[in-house]
Amino acid sequence: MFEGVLVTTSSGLFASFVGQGGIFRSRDVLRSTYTPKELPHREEQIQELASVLAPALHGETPSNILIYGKTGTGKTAVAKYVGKELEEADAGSTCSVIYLNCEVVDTQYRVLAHLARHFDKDIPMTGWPTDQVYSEFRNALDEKKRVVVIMLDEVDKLVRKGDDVLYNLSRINSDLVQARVSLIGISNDLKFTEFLDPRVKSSLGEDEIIFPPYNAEQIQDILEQRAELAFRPGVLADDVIPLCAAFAAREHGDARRALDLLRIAGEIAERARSQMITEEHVKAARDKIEQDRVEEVIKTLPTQSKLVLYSILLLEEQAARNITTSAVYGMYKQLCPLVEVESLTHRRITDLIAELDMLGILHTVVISKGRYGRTKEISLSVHPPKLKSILLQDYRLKDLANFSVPTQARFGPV
Ligand SMILES: Nc1ncnc2c1ncn2[C@@H]1O[C@H](COP(=O)(O)OP(=O)(O)OP(=O)(O)O)[C@@H](O)[C@H]1O
Repeated sequence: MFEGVLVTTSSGLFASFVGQGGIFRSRDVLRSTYTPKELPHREEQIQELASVLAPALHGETPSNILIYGKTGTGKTAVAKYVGKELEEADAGSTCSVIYLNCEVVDTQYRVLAHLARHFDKDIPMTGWPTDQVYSEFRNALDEKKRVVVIMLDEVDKLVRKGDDVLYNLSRINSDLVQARVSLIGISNDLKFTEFLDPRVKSSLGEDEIIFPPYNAEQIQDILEQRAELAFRPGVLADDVIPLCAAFAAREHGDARRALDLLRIAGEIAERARSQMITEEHVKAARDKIEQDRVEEVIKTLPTQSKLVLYSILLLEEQAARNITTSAVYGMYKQLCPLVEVESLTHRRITDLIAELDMLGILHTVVISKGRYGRTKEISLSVHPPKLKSILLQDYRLKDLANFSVPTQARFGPV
């Protein structure tokens, strides 16, 4: 009896999903973890990187390189592709390529431990003196004659925590007898070298490769190549790929954004049980991505800005007619003591409102009141219940959940 119930429930729950799957052949092909076999419109950068690394095949040390370009311009994909080709071309097994993402492996200790582990050294996650980890790595590396290319993706993340590790790695060759190291730094922050020690800067930037943003046509080619593998034949309406490409090119030529748009449009179409992906699904995907971005921005706002937003939210909940900066300030002043936060001046709150406007979280319109001057009317750009739940996730604001506005304030000047 019990078993019977279980079986019916689970098959019932998933029954509607079983028939699905008419859209995708493989959705993973559209994720950024997938490495494509070909990289259209990056032939020049691939050639450039290959020619810098080629000396490694003869046991010589390639120059260090910095690769720059905005997000989604194919830097990681190209670096991994060229690294793989290099290892495959290396008949004498004298080169190896180690890829590290410095957003994940983000301290000197972790970087060195990760590198040492690559040579089968057993280094604990923490606890050793950094010097000792460095020596283990250097000794393991120098056991034989070889060239090791270390790719440091998002290298700017390391610099923010001090550039000791970059300094040590950039001068490691003078510490080695047999092996040689060459570094590839990858970054979407064009300015990060300004913060580097000048010695590290000149060593790391011996060579530079710039990745320009893709234009709409180039993104279209990239999407077409991926769509062929990702979707079943005939499920894409004609205007879907051009529209995804146009949206992504308008941002800054970000191929990742374009692939995300296409994948999410596919998922929306699938959930709606549509047989095809249409322009409407792409627009809905764009809105969803934008909504997710805004949510992420709200979560990371400082408490003061969150209080300003909460004040506007409460005013909207009371159906206040014109929400002005003064009304927001009045509400904000009431909220500050409840969460034990010092209140800022009216002027600062005006600035915070302008910042939130720029981030697209709220919208302000300047209204002329004739001889009474001008005033700013504020409205939220985010669905209020959603905004409320995001704001209340912040433990500092959770006491506001039970706060209701005193009656006299409701009819005060707005
Ligand atoms: N020329 C290309 N051909 C095919 N796919 C590409 C191309 N360029 C980028 N992509 C794809 O776009 C996505 C983002 O690329 P990649 O991760 O290489 O960007 P990035 O420049 O390293 O970005 P970030 O700076 O944000 O790390 C990946 O899924 C990648 O496969």
